[in-house]
Amino acid sequence: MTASSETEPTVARTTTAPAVRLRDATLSYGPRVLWSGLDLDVAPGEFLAVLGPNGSGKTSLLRVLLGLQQLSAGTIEIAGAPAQRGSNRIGYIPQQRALEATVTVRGSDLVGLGLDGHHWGLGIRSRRERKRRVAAALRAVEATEYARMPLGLLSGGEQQRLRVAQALVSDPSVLLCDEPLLSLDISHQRKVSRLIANQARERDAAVLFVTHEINPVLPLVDRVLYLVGGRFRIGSPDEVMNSATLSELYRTDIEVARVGARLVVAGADDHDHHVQEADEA
Ligand SMILES: Nc1ncnc2c1ncn2[C@@H]1O[C@H](COP(=O)(O)OP(=O)(O)OP(=O)(O)O)[C@@H](O)[C@H]1O
Repeated sequence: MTASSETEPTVARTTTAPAVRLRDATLSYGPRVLWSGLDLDVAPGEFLAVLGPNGSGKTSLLRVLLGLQQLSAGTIEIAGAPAQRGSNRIGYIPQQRALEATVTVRGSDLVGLGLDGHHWGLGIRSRRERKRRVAAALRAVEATEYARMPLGLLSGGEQQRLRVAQALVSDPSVLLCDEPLLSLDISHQRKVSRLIANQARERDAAVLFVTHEINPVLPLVDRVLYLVGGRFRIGSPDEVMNSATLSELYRTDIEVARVGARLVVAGADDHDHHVQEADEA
């Protein structure tokens, strides 16, 4: 499988150095090439949606950015430096996993872990600042009320809001989100989407947002990276989310229509999930 030869190195939105830069990047597992020849710059303040069917390598891309997975070829830089594990510049909302009911860690402690690795010092002022930041992050996701409860007793959506708070508490300059809206009700989908977008718009973070459902975030998206079967396209939502481009990527007929502010995509079995909850934007 090969990457699309039509994909150009992408141009950063501003003249600032990119927050994330991949050059001629390839990721393979044994003989299986997930993607290759990937050139991507994500600028500070940019919101990039990463789309594609199951197994196309979206989560693997985030793992490369987190320094958890080595590229098979090519280079990667985060703010001009190689990707490395445990970077406190990066906030990460992992794909949701249900926690055992026996997990006794409290929500506020989970959010506080997002500050580990930051040099606060040991004094009382540092402890106060840490507490203040955790409290603010908990308020932002409306989790204050249940922050002292054991995680295992919380609902999936409540746990997810705490993961979002943990990713945001350190004010990251790169925010990696792996299907962060899963299991959130519509009202919290909107609030969490807005918090993530604010981290880009107001704090100049580069956001990479993996999702199967673009409609809830469509108004927030600057560009789309669409991965299918080793091929990919990068561009504005209009450039990528159209019948010609998706038909070429999927190598079968795909129809994309705009219905009001929503995108409706039809034609590939594995594709229909992109339009679920289409009225939630
Ligand atoms: N360490 C590994 N060794 C071998 N294969 C792997 C490894 N990690 C992931 N894979 C495979 O690579 C493929 C891409 O996985 P990845 O989780 O990146 O896909 P995805 O696009 O995020 O999928 P989904 O939409 O289902 O979450 C999968 O088929 C997966 O089984």
